[in-house]
Amino acid sequence: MALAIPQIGFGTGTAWYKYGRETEIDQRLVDALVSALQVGITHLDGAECYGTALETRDALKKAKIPRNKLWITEKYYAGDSSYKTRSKAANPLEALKEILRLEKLEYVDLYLLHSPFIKKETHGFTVKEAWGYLEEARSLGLAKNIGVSNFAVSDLEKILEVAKVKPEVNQIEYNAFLQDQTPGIVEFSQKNGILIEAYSPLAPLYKGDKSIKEVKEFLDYVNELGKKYSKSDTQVLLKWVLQKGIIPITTSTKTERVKEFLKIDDFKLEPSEVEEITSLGSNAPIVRQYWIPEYSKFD
Ligand SMILES: NC(=O)C1=CN([C@@H]2O[C@H](COP(=O)(O)OP(=O)(O)OC[C@H]3O[C@@H](n4cnc5c(N)ncnc54)[C@H](OP(=O)(O)O)[C@@H]3O)[C@@H](O)[C@H]2O)C=CC1
Ligand SMILES: O=C1Nc2ccccc2C1=O
Repeated sequence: MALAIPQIGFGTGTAWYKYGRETEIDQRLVDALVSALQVGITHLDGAECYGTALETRDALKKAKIPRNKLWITEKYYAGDSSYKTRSKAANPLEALKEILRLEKLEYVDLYLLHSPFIKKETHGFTVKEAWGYLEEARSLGLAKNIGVSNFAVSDLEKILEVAKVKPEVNQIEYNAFLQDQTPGIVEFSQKNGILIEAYSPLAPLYKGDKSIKEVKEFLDYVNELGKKYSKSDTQVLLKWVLQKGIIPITTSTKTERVKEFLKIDDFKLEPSEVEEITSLGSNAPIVRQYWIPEYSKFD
């Protein structure tokens, strides 16, 4: 059955990231979340390592949206390829219990392993065993759905070997200037019925170097489509992601921009336009902002 994930996720990472300062409440984030929820956002993307659980708790309390109208994603902080930093919790199930306690929630809609960098020597369990903890969280009703993030094909293959419940989602860095975080990951995930979520979907707008001919050609084309449909560049790029069968996870400090995110149901790009964005985007230099030590070897 297809997942009923609301089509635009609002992230509490990146601009809002405050790991290490969890006890100080960032009122700007609480206000931004409340405004986003009030203008129609129903999908929040959080993670243990963002340190933003208390802001999420306060915003949910203030916005008073019925729980069954919301989609809340959280992630277990597995760490990076240095294996030097990770969740303080004993395992992903315990980490989720703590997130739920902090956010005053009974369950999350989606719980992800934030990365595949998990090994027995450092974590006390393998990545396959980590998946077992997510399956347990699901059977306890603490996570309605389970998935992964930043997983490459070989990481997914390990999970698929042992999974009683398959990952529903692989959340990866994805935009027109980075169409495969790791080789073949989008096609492999989609072929295996694993929904891709795209974080940093708008990177071409704020990271594209306009002095480069291919970037300018790309941005000019996006802008031309925007004029055709009376939409902003942001709306055109989010629509392109959605028409690729991918769920965009974005964020903003500005309510006006959040309203824009939500007004993309009233137009549709032609298949040839989707193709042209794909093609012009792949001519531009790769823009990769996250997991660089791990994955920049593919650029
Ligand atoms: N699983 C993972 O490893 C990762 C997950 N994530 C998740 O994804 C979420 C979104 O990631 P993020 O990279 O921020 O997503 P986006 O690429 O959508 O970037 C959002 C940012 O872009 C700015 N922006 C939007 N439109 C424009 C524009 N036209 N010109 C200039 N700037 C613009 C916004 O700024 P403004 O505030 O001014 O509107 C906002 O800060 C995170 O919060 C997190 O939840 C992110 C990274 C890694
Ligand atoms: O939002 C995020 N910001 C990050 C920075 C480094 C690694 C992961 C992330 C996120 O998930």
